[in-house]
Amino acid sequence: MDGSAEAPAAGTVLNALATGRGAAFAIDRYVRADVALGGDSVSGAVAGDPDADTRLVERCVERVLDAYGDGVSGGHVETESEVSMAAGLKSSSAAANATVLATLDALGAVEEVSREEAALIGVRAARDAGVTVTGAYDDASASMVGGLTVTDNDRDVLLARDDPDWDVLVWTPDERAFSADADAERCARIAPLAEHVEELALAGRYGLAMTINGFAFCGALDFPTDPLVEAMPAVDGVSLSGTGPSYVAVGDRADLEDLQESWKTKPGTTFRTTTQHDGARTT
Ligand SMILES: Nc1ncnc2c1ncn2[C@@H]1O[C@H](COP(=O)(O)OP(=O)(O)OP(=O)(O)O)[C@@H](O)[C@H]1O
Ligand SMILES: O=C(O)C1=C[C@@H](O)[C@@H](O)[C@H](O)C1
Repeated sequence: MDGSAEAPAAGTVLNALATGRGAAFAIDRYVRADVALGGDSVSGAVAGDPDADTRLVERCVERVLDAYGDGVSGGHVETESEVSMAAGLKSSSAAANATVLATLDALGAVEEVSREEAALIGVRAARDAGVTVTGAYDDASASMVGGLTVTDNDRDVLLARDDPDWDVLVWTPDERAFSADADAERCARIAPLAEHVEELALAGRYGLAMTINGFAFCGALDFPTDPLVEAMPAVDGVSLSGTGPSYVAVGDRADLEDLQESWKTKPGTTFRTTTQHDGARTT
């Protein structure tokens, strides 16, 4: 009883830590999960990172087995990721989505479960594992269904979905920032700005929305605004992604190539990609 799936990482338009409402877009970089069912207990591993915390993906397997396992109670999950953990690129949501789908695939039950419900299993597992502040349904839904989603994470409701076709540039500095460690109280102070970003996003003005989000959350979470100021004249939108430390810019491909030359001189890594439209899939 084996199953496998992959789910895209994502970038941020609106961070939900201020108001509980967030927006994210899927990018063409993936976390893959391979699940082998059997035995009495659930275990997990992350390829290339023997010390990684595997509680989130183990909890995803357990939740799927509890709901759809029909007596199967054990298994092993291994993830492999094209994006770094704790980089702000939603690797936890992508890992959860890939694991939920891979477990359903191993049970032959993928068709029994809607994409929305599959994403919500991962959100509940993330809350169980304590790796999220709001549940991050914005990140989970963008990764599960692809495109750009706006959500209310307090109620786990999808408010809007769109399918923008963007070139994307990412800069990931060398440091790491786990979302669960972010200062949510400081984020709550900038709620009026987050409400404005939400209005812009719901009106389809994503570029301006994400740039205002970037300045607001760099202020609240104490990340530098220089990368935003540097990028602004050339791009449609630029923001801190999630709780950092990565920055994401969207816009014209040639302009992003120029910006990459400049972001490349900073410590860390850069890559160019595109928005992803189809979401998570079994493989
Ligand atoms: N590729 C992965 N495989 C397995 N578990 C993962 C993976 N990525 C993240 N996780 C789990 O999620 C936890 C939280 O991860 P993290 O804070 O890095 O989330 P993130 O989604 O990368 O960050 P952000 O929310 O800022 O985008 C990790 O401690 C780990 O338990
Ligand atoms: O843990 C969380 O609740 C979140 C983390 C970040 O990715 C945010 O971008 C997201 O909106 C919510």
